[in-house]
Amino acid sequence: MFSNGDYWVEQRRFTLHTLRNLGVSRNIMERRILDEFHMRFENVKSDDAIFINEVFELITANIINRILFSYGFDEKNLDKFYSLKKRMDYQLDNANLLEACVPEFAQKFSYFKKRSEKMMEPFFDVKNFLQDQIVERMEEIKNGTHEVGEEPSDFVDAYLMEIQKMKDNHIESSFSLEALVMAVFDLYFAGQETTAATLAWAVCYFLNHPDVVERVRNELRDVTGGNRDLSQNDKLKTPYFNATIHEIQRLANIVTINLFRRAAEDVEIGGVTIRKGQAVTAQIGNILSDERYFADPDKFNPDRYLSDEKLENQTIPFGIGKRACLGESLAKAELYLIIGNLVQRYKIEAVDKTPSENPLNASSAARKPEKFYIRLNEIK
Ligand code: HEM
Repeated sequence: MFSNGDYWVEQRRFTLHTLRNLGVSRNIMERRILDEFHMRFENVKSDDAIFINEVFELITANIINRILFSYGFDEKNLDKFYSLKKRMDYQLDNANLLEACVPEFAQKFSYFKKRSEKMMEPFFDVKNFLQDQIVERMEEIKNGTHEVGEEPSDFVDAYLMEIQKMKDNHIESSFSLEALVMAVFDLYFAGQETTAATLAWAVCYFLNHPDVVERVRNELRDVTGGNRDLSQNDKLKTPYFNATIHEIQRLANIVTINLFRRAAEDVEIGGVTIRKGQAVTAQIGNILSDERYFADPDKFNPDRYLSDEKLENQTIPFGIGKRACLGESLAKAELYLIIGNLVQRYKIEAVDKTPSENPLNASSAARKPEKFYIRLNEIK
């Protein structure tokens, strides 16, 4: 996420290629997402109060962790997962534009130094947790308790094979143990909260707009007959649901501060000169709420996409271009399958009160909804 140049090119190419080989954007991943969905909701009773933010966090963490390490979190290691999650939340909730705008000379001031050290602590906790697992995997390979076949079963195996291949062929490359830890960190960190927060926003908007839920449910049940899972193969037959997902992502606008880039050369954009080496970012949030394209931008209105086909291309929650989100196809599959199957299968009710459509903390790095509980009633 924070690398540049040749290192970034080589690492990004390898990661995209490996995710594709591991089944992202194919049926294998759809099955995994649906298994995870069923595991969390199958045994839910109609009077259970479900802490939905936490359930989505666990689902998305398990999906990405299975891609990385071939295992999901269960009773044995849930405590570890939640304690790390709390640390990551601290970082996401407290990091804001201030971190990026402190000039170099001021970074030495005690206030900013302490603030930055505290902000970085969770990063090292998560990094150490992932590194320990990679070291454990290497020991297992060495002592024969873990076998790497010709087809690697997860990202870590694929990466370790690449390191070995480069070594055997005396090729100089950016593949190393340290780079593996960072690649795993990026996928683990970027792949969880983003999708979990979007899923929670989806349920929040649904509770505030029952008319939309009803229309989505009718469309989906017409397609599936209400007796099978919704599949990504159904996408062409679900225009209103597709529009609803665009609207959820547009209004949720979860990446408030896009990742910063360094200008490779002097350039003039819109009359402003950006010098080589300067940091630049595009505020996706401003684009997603631009009144010139989205009339009444604060209103949740999926119909806007049905009346104007161009709007879909204007909606860029994953960024755009060479550095666009690397997990876009995985995230889109998760949103379509989890939201769609939840709505077509269950009536959703808020426990106590309907959650607010305003974010928990408007200035934090990830724009999240408040925490809330729901009840699910299976539609027979
Ligand atoms: C709804 C879910 C998601 C949203 C809204 C989202 C959004 C974004 C955005 C806006 C960026 C920055 C793009 C830019 O700089 O132009 C980004 C980068 C990235 N995302 Fe996502 N993301 C999501 C899910 C995921 C998932 C599931 C993964 C992991 C599989 C992931 C991995 C990454 C990585 C590794 C980068 C850095 C790419 C690079 O620097 O080359 N994201 N994401």
